[in-house]
Amino acid sequence: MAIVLGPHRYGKAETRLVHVTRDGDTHELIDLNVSIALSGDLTATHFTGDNSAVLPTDTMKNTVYAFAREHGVGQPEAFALRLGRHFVAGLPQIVTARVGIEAYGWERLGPHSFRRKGDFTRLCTVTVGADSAQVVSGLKDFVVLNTTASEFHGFARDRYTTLPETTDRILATEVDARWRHLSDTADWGESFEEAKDALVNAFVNTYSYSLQQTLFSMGTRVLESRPEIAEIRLALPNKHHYLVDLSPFDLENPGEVFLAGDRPYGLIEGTVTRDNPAVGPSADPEWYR
Ligand SMILES: O=c1[nH]c(=O)c2[nH]c(=O)[nH]c2[nH]1
Repeated sequence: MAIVLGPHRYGKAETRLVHVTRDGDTHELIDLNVSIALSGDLTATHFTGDNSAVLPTDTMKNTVYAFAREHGVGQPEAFALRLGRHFVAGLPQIVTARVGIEAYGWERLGPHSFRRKGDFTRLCTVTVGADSAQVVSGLKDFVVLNTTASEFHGFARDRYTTLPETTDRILATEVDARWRHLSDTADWGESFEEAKDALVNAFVNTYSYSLQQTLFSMGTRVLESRPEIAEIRLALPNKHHYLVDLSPFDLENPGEVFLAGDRPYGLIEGTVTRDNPAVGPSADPEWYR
């Protein structure tokens, strides 16, 4: 039986780039984590160690820093597209460049002073081919909670089911959302802010009978309000909050005192898409990772 090389790619992961714009006394700060993965005709190095087609990953790291200086950084999607196109255009052996960026927020404290924001991480993944580019934007680490307006009952049961039905519970999750754009041009900053607002709006305003229902509502709200977005994938861990039994202390607990569970947790995942063939399936089935 022959042994063959399966799918493969290589690149520099997690290049940390901090960029300061010094136009006058008020500085701007951008803080990114850039991961590059190239794929194409890379068999020789795997079979024989012939590295003639292998641009060093060290060079990729250098390119991130040099591009930041030569062209500035701007929106993460635009920076990722510039990098991806550079590698595909410049290296005949490379067919696809995938550039993933995590962007960390900093809140201004003064003209040259900032405080790191920890409420979410902005994401993008750009996949550049010879004459196409797919742009996925998103966010993760975004924790939201409703103290009421959440019920869970009427669920299927078997002999192992013990969960009590509830008509009032805390609903909390840590949103991981990735949305695929229809085109590789957009106002990336505005699109991100509006998509995030749509997610928040739906979470706040949906009276929920399941986290699954909330997921669909969040995805729907994004697609309804943002025509430039083709589809969205959401991963929503159910951050369970358990009402503490205070009866041993002769105390009632009318939904005031909770234990915040850590693990295990329910994990609700789903894609919300447009029922429109023109939108097409995702060119890269791995786009949400
Ligand atoms: O919103 C929920 N969906 C579930 O599928 C589920 N399962 C569970 O135990 N609690 C919940 N809550």
